[in-house]
Amino acid sequence: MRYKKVGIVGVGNVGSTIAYNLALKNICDEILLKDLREDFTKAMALDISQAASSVNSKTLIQDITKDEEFKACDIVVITAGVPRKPGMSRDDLLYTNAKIMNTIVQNIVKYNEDAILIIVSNPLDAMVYTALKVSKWTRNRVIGMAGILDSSRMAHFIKKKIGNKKVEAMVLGGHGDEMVPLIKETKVEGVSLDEVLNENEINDVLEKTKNGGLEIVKLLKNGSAYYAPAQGVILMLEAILENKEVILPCAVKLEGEFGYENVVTGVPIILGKSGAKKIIEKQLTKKEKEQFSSSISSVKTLIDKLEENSSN
Ligand SMILES: NC(=O)c1ccc[n+]([C@@H]2O[C@H](COP(=O)([O-])OP(=O)(O)OC[C@H]3O[C@@H](n4cnc5c(N)ncnc54)[C@H](O)[C@@H]3O)[C@@H](O)[C@H]2O)c1
Ligand SMILES: O=C(O)C[C@H](O)C(=O)O
Repeated sequence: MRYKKVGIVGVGNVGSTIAYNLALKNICDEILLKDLREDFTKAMALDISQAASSVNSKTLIQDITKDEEFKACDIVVITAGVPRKPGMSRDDLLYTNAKIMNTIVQNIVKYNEDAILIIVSNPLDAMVYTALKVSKWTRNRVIGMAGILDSSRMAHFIKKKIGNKKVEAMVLGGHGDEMVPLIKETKVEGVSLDEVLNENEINDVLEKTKNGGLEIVKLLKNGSAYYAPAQGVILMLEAILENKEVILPCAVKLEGEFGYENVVTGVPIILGKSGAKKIIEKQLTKKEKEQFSSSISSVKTLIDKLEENSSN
């Protein structure tokens, strides 16, 4: 079996939770951790290594300080950046996190031309766009995590209404206030959501899903969610490391799909060892098409701001 290495840049709440869960899964040989906070990262590497030992995981966890070390990584996850605080939207993080993303991606591509980048930092779709632009890599290898998180939130709020049944939810579009939950594609024990819940109940689920991140930000007061986001990344890492070719909603650049191009948004993709193998063009209803279009416009506004800022 080939030696498999995963890098994580940004070892805060989300990054360290990804590292911990990945180490316990025993599905890669090495995890490299890099953060500006060097002692903290060293502590994380030790603590997670000791947890991995308790389950006899083969995964080695190392803290690193030089980007050169990313040279043999199959995948690099980027969670570095600032999380929002109460009163802020994800979009308020645009310029701060774009600057961080820019530097990190430049430094990775200096030493590694072949990895897959999984982007987590917010505002997510604009950060994927930034990583694509800086790396100049093909879109199948620069993918954002958000749709899995939004879908898992939707599933959670449905379960709160119907109890513990099998729920498969599907949320597309940008990771912002205008995300696009697909009602017909969301199934409870294989049955469409609109056959299980009434309109009022569905509207309540949708509202709570859209505000799922904000609800946690308000409660935490000094950061944002990390267990569910980390789990979203774990599903992507498993799909790539084990070439699962599963369908997951992820943020990728559109090149004509759904009628849009040169914009990043959440769409169902087949995810495997080469990254995003294929985009699945779901049929959207008239209302969903309108919502998707408005979500795309919001992401385009952020991309335009970044382009304008970089030309000044
Ligand atoms: N896509 C999603 O669904 C999703 C979900 C949760 C969080 N997020 C985003 O992920 C990011 C991280 O969230 P968090 O809760 O882990 O925040 P955090 O503050 O706990 O961790 C961020 C880490 O990034 C590090 N960092 C900053 N600049 C760096 C650089 N140049 N190089 C290396 N490390 C650097 C910080 O030192 C810190 O340890 C935020 O932007 C947040 O909004 C996105
Ligand atoms: O809400 C946030 O700012 C973090 C993340 O995007 C989330 O949805 O939990």
